[in-house]
Amino acid sequence: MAILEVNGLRKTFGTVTAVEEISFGVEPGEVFTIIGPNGAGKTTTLEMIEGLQKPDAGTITVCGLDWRKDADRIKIKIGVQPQSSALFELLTVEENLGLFATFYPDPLKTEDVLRMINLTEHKNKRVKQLSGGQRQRLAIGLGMISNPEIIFLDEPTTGLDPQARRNIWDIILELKRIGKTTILTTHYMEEAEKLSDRVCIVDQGRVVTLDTPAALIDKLTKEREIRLTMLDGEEAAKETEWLALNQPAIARTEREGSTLRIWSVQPEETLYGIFGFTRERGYRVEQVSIRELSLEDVFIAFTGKEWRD
Ligand SMILES: Nc1ncnc2c1ncn2[C@@H]1O[C@H](COP(=O)(O)OP(=O)(O)OP(=O)(O)O)[C@@H](O)[C@H]1O
Repeated sequence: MAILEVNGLRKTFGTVTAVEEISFGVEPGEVFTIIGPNGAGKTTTLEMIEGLQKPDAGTITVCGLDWRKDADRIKIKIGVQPQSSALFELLTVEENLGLFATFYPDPLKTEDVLRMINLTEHKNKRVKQLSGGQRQRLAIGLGMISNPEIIFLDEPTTGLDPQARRNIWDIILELKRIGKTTILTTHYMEEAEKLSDRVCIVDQGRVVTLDTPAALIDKLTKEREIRLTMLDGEEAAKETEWLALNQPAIARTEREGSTLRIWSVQPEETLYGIFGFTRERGYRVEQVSIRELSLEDVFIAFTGKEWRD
């Protein structure tokens, strides 16, 4: 059974329709990522699920509960990473966690959260002495101190350097390992692809597609681009192109000098065929690569927009 179910959500602000029609279900233990262009309606959707905005239409069920009847019970089932501006600058890391813990009936132990967010050795530092990545880890810790079943992380890695981002990924993986459900938004594609069980692409207030990263890429096309550079020059590339064009799995080819690009729906088979041919002819291949498609290609195909990195 879904731990979170959203059906027909809609929200307008005056003449602006922020969310037109959004529906999805999230399974327990999933990392579920919502991505979309600027203004797609992600924040509004999250805020409605978190109980911060009231939908104009639609239903939200969190752990089988409805905001309109069970608000107090939902509040202890969900954890929201606060903006880092909500941290108490003059309190230490441990004191911030301890303070937030007093808001909830059955919080996690502060030392367990410190370990999960990898701040045990900095627990006595005041917030104002922390680096950007450490502050962000503390904010996530505050979101999980209530021991929620679902945790919402809204762009937790924005503005962080690659190492600090990876530290946050470790926390998300740890949350998954202990069975928590994470709802994530990010503007780093690589992050969405690496961490998510499923990705929901939202555009203009609607879900445009929703699946595992691998299935989204497969849905797009099974074609992969093979790039070959021949050491024996243009003639060798021309002959190889001619061979490729006669194979069934090839969609198209392009050649520039001694570099050949081949789009195949069976890239491995195509490579066997090509290498058989080049070996027979004694042609030497200088470089070969297969370009894997990424979530970024999916994003562009579904939204028609460039990623905003
Ligand atoms: N309180 C508000 N009053 C008026 N318009 C709003 C309000 N909140 C959001 N909007 C508008 O609704 C649309 C969706 O905004 P939302 O912030 O949900 O998108 P988003 O996908 O989170 O965008 P971003 O990636 O830029 O954060 C935008 O056009 C935005 O300007």
